[in-house]
Amino acid sequence: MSETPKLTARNVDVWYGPKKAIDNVSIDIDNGLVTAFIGPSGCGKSTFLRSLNRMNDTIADARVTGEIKLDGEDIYAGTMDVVALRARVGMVFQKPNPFPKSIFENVAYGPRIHGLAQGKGEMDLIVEKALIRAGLWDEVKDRLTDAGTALSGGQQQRLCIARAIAVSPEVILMDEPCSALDPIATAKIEELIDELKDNYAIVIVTHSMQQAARVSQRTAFFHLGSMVEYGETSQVFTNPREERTKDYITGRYG
Ligand SMILES: Nc1ncnc2c1ncn2[C@@H]1O[C@H](COP(=O)(O)OP(=O)(O)OP(=O)(O)O)[C@@H](O)[C@H]1O
Repeated sequence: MSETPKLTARNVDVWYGPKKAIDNVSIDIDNGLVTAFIGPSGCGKSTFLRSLNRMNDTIADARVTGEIKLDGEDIYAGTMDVVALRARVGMVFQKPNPFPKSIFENVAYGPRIHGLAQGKGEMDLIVEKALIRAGLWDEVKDRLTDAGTALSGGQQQRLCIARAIAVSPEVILMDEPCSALDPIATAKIEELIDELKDNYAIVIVTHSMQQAARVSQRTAFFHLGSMVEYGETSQVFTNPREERTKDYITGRYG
């Protein structure tokens, strides 16, 4: 929709063995805003999200065709370094999944394997900055050596966001990041998404239309593997162009 989208997908199909889960999806995803993927269960939101940083590569019989570019570069090219790609296009999952390590080490792990810090001082700064950005620093600064898994669910999810941020990503993919959280923890993550959006392109899969309306500026509606409609969130929710979008928004199915 803008002149220089961060990510572009063209005619993307995703297959699981003989089953086509995504059918001919084309979309531009812009920097500096939140794009929500909505649609009924099984419509392919997560599958398409995972194709944006080649997470589907980890599923044995998954196959992606079509073209996906990050800053104009084909992410499925043979020359693409997938580890580097996943640092540039980070991911936060449905269930908070901290490593069985300390809070500090959860955040330091990525910068260490990517060689982003010269020494301890620099690593300390990277960890502190990521935890501040993820809105977790004040709660954990005096217990950085405690296990990440000892935090509450909401704190664990913010730790996972800090972990993604620590390697300076350009895009953050979030797959139902609040589905395991209570309303207070959810509100905190939504606030955080709003603060982070200025610096990243954020894509969020959500089951909650209210959440999509609250946090996103663009919304893509998926149904049976196709992207039925994509536009400004306010337009999609108040004046959908497609009948199928309208039916979903008004709760006729899903
Ligand atoms: N690893 C897999 N192997 C085979 N089929 C899969 C796999 N993952 C997903 N599918 C199928 O692909 C289709 C799309 O699933 P996907 O999880 O992407 O949908 P979704 O919209 O994210 O659903 P939900 O909202 O329930 O998470 C479904 O029919 C699902 O059964």
